[in-house]
Amino acid sequence: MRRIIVKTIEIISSKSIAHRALICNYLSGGEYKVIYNEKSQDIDATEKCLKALTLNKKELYCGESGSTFRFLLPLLAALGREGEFYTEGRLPSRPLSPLYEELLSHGCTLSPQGEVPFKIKGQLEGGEYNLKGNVSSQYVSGLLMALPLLKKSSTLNIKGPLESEGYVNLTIKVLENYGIEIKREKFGFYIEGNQRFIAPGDYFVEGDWSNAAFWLVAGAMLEEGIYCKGLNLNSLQGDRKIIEILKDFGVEIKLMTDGVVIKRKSLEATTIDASQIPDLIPAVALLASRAKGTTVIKNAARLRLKESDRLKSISNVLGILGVEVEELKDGLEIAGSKKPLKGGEVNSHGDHRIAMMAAIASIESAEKVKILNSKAVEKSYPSFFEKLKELDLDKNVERG
Ligand SMILES: O=C(O)C1=C[C@@H](OP(=O)(O)O)[C@@H](O)[C@H](O)C1
Ligand SMILES: C=C(OP(=O)(O)O)C(=O)O
Repeated sequence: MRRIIVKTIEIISSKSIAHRALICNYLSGGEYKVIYNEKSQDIDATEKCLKALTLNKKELYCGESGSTFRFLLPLLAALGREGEFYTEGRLPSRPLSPLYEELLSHGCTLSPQGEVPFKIKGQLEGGEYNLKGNVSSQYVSGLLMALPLLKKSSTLNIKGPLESEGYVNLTIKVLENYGIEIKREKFGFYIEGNQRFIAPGDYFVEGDWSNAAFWLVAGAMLEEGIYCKGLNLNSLQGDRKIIEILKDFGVEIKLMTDGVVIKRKSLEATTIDASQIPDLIPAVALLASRAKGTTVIKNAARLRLKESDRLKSISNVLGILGVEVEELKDGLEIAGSKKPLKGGEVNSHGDHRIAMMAAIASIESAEKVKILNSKAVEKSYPSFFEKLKELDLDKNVERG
């Protein structure tokens, strides 16, 4: 009998945790290191901005990293430092309100929204902050990292349900690792002023569940399966939810101590609420296209505010590959099929997660998938295509 060997992949470190740990480490004096196993463009942006701050420079280059920009903006304000943020691609047009208004009303002067460079000056003051819970959790995370530095204590009131809450939990956890206490209240959060960041030593960043999702979906298409190693099964990363989603589709999953093994099974359509897991949707939409029945992805309006309008770009790319997708105002309807996908020429729309979705789709396509602007993957996963090759899954992909 032929022995089937499971393909193994070592998952890269979490981008979300790395951003937070780098910022906390900087605030603790930078004596220790943050240790991660791959430097993406976004992590590089945060590192370079923090380096610029230590050198007393005010020009901060964020590239297209929303996290870098939205975390460092309130931080500069809390430190009372003047800054000029340089943002690229879609980032200048991604929203900043209501964080913008909160910074203005608490002591800062800011450039008009969308302007590059985006200038900030003034000293942020403690007090009462209000944010809507459904625009970006990055505003909440940014303020939670900045407000403990202020003299006066603050409250952060969240209006309406908090979406992407897993990311805020992650922020609170990393802050706790660096000696900062955030109190959860019914209304939101209470943040004591005058707190000090204390590094726990060198900080090891665990594996990235958001990026792992692409390999997990690949595994669900392969008879021999994939072993994704380097994942914390008890992680606070909200995108660990991919495991539950795969199970809902009927995928066979084996939990290991340091990751999961995943194998092909016949898939059934399901309904997915995207409000807490926006970054999983490109991978999940592809999986849905392989399932029997129609999958509905709901509460996904925020996907329009990422590196691309992800509801449009997913529909466009999967549509070219022969999937019946309906783009809704705040979601997607995806009619699954067992038939192989068509090949064809698709565009990443400058979006790393769309490029990765298209590359994984090629595993199930009859003809080659040519991906234009495939280097978009460098935003979060520079070694993605090398890994695809190592796994021998690159036969049907052409990069453009
Ligand atoms: O805090 C973070 O690390 C992130 C929060 C999420 O953004 P939103 O809260 O804006 O959905 C997510 O999409 C982004 O990729 C990373
Ligand atoms: C949206 C993303 O990141 P950011 O908001 O940090 O640019 C992402 O990684 O998909």
